Amino acid sequence: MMQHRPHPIAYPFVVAVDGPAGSGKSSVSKEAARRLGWGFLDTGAAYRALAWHAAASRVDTEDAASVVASLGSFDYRIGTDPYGYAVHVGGVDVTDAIREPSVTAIVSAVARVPEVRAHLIEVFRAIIAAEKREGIVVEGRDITTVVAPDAPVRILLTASEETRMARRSKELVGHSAEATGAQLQARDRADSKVVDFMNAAEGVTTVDSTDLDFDQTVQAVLDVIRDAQVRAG
Ligand SMILES: Nc1ncnc2c1ncn2[C@@H]1O[C@H](COP(=O)(O)OP(=O)(O)OP(=O)(O)O)[C@@H](O)[C@H]1O
Ligand SMILES: Nc1ccn([C@@H]2O[C@H](COP(=O)(O)O)[C@@H](O)[C@H]2O)c(=O)n1
Repeated sequence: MMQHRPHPIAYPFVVAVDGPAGSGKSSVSKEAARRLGWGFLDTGAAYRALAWHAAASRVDTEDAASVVASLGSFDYRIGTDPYGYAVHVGGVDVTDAIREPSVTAIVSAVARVPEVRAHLIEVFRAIIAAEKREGIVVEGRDITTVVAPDAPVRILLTASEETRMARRSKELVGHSAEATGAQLQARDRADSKVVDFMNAAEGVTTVDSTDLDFDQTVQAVLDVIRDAQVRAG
């Protein structure tokens, strides 16, 4: 009789990218994925979408138990096509809404709840495992250390606080540079109580974009990936 062996699960080549707010994780990772023809996963979008969902459901986001309860009705969808980035909650397109400063202001409170993190980490791992392209670039705060600590490429993308504040305030037209900078600092302070994304963990390569333009930063990330692929044969 023929023996049936289980098929090994074929995981994509995972590039894990972490870093502080405004360091370029999302824009640089998306562009790197486009150039490689790989998938792209923005994990911060899930925390933002949950914060949006909780606020839309009139949940007090400072109350951890209420936030955990809101996970029950959190129908979250995100694709990994770097050309078709869109975020949906319960069929509503929230791609732009989750970038509003009102959501940014409450997202850290939602992200610090352990049950929320445990739930979303499983969601991220399932999305990564389901990726059909050869590789996927996954960005966030704890990808190199918690979500995918075994990824063959792990990068800490950073830039000076001054540079990150300037880049973010250029993006947010109609908001004062002071308020935008203060929000970025406050968020990093709150988030770094939960995860260390300021210091590279062992085996993680730092890419500092303070003195690099956007294209040079994408190239620096692609160079780290190519070196790892060469080493892996
Ligand atoms: N090397 C660079 N030179 C100039 N601008 C850059 C560079 N890298 C990123 N940017 C710009 O900086 C801004 C912030 O980048 P992005 O939104 O990708 O950061 P992020 O790390 O994902 O931020 P957050 O964690 O707050 O979502 C964007 O406008 C992006 O185009
Ligand atoms: N892996 C992650 C990613 C994000 N967060 C939290 O979500 C917030 C929004 O992230 P952005 O990258 O979209 O700015 C961020 O401030 C963290 O609170 C996280 O905890 N872990």
